[in-house]
Amino acid sequence: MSLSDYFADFIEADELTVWSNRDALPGISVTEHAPGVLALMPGATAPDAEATIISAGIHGNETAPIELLGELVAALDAGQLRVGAPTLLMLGNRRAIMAGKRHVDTNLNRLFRRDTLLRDDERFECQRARELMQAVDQFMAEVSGPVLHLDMHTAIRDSRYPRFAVEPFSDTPTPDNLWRQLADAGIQAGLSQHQHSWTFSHYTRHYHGAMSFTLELGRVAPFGGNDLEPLAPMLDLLRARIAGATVSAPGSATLVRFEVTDEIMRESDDFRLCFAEDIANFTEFAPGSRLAIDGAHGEWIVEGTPAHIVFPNARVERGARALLLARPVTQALPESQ
Ligand SMILES: O=C(O)CCC(=O)N[C@@H](CCC(=O)O)C(=O)O
Ligand SMILES: [Zn+2]
Repeated sequence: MSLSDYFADFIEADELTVWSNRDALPGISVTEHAPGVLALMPGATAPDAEATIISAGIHGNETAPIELLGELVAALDAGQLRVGAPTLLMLGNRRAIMAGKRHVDTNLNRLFRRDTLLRDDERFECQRARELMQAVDQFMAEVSGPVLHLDMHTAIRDSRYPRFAVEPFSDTPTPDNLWRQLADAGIQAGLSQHQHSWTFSHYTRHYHGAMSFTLELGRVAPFGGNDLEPLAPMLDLLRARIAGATVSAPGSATLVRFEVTDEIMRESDDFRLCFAEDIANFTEFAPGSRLAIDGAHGEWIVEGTPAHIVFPNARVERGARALLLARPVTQALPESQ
């Protein structure tokens, strides 16, 4: 069976297919670490090769990243792309992808934590989060050196920056060089989280010290409805990482940096956002603007400096994040001598 058939079956077939073809790619060991998760381990790695985790479909209706992963495995099957670095290819939420929905029982991308909180929870996404965490743990035990995790998503709404990276909260900042590589790959903005968020990219960064990002690659669309053209530079980056090729010195592209300042949670059933449904991510609101009203909390008003809103969603579960507030990162002025 080819890699393409395996991943197609994972999201289309009634029964799960178990991977059994260790020799699918010449000279590469291909192992299933969980359903929908294949580790590609080259016998010999290029001198500067670094491992990469590429995940898609953590939210079932975000199809462009799944199509990108499809492009990669088709190129691998055809011998047009050779594996030169350890690579973990992951498809996330099988049932939600089949249903064309963000999730089935609950949001998978809030469940990547090791404490006991969700250990016995039998909801579909809780079980899947445990499988994905174990698969990552196994991969990380097999590789050495720096690891990059790109968890690919698409956003519910338009954005002033259609392609942006979310940097999980961490004490170790992302090196400038990596931000520049993302800019070269077409990422237009970077948003740094201000606290732990238990997303998949946070898991690999927090527990494994990987350089990890949630990538928002445009807007949600059904299979076949995505314009992959603006994602060509991202596909080039993914191909280079898999090949173990040295990613060329960053060019002149830059991205705009934002940091999260606040998070608005839905505290009660009586919750609403006070702006248009279709407003774009990163839209700016002046101090004094009313952003949300919650039956339990009351009003949220912008205070101090303007706030840029990201990921507004009034329909999240009670206790979940309904909105992020961000501000541009201002460069520190050089100290006067
Ligand atoms: O467009 C939206 O409102 C959600 C898009 C999405 O799924 N975003 C991720 C971001 C994860 C992070 O904060 O790193 C999510 O909400 O899980
Ligand atoms: Zn998503």
